[in-house]
Amino acid sequence: MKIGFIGVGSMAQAIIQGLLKAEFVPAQDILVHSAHRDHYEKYASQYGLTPQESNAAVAKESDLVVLAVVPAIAADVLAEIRGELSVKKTLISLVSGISLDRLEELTDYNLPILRSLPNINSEFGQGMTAVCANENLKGDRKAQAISMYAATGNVAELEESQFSVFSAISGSAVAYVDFFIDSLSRAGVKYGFTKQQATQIAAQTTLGSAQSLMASKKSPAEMIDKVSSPGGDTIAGILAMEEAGFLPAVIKGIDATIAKSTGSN
Ligand SMILES: NC(=O)C1=CN([C@@H]2O[C@H](COP(=O)(O)OP(=O)(O)OC[C@H]3O[C@@H](n4cnc5c(N)ncnc54)[C@H](OP(=O)(O)O)[C@@H]3O)[C@@H](O)[C@H]2O)C=CC1
Ligand SMILES: O=C(O)[C@@H]1CCC=N1
Repeated sequence: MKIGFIGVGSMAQAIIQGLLKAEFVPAQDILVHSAHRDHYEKYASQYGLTPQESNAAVAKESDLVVLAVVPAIAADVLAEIRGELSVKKTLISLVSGISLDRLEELTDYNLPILRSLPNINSEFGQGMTAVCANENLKGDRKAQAISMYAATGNVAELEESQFSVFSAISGSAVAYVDFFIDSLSRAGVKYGFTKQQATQIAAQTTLGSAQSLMASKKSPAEMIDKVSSPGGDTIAGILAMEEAGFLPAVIKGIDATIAKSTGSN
């Protein structure tokens, strides 16, 4: 099976690296093209991938055609590759905010299409990807397309109507969690840790907390209660964070993310 990537930016690279680590397909069966020849050729040669001269060539030579460009240019790129897409190929879009209806409108109504929303944790097999197939993608073909993402982490099949919220609390939230880790780390620096030490401590704590939460099957609130000793330090910190507007700040950030991805701001 050949997997072609149109665009080799942050998200495509994370998936490609995840696929290579999982040995999902041989490196040469991953085809790439992007805007800048020096970029995609260098990247392909670094990892043994197969560069292609054009977006249309990627579409022509691939079984799975992954559209990994920013939303603003997706329509132009689909116009370029439209002639090479057929019912024998699966188009996988990971472009935020572009619906299956719109993808069908920009291509052909009989094409098998998987709309997806991954996150960059795919690079280390820890991805969280939402997928939704159109009516033309079924059975083994659908399983094949989803298996690409399953090789790089968890997959959830969702209604399209859930995508913008999913994107905010997963795709974008990778950055928000890192923002939190960086905030903890800066607090450590304030009190004398080096940035490197503090970041290591904060990142390991975040990782451990997520793993413990999932392993225990408890709610986050229950975990907070376990850490908060009666009359202790943690509850004092939680209350101060709440006073400073921690929860409303997070919800406001998610609201803004959803508004941007749905074009409602
Ligand atoms: N970053 C993330 O965490 C996530 C991103 N996404 C989605 O992924 C998509 C890409 O985002 P991201 O990877 O962050 O963006 P980047 O800017 O990192 O990558 C965009 C890629 O598109 C390429 N490109 C630009 N113009 C063309 C063209 N005409 N033909 C072919 N390739 C072209 C660029 O080429 P070159 O490198 O040569 O300049 C680059 O490789 C977006 O639609 C976004 O919504 C979805 C979930 C998470
Ligand atoms: O910032 C963005 O637009 C993309 C979508 C989800 C994560 N990154």
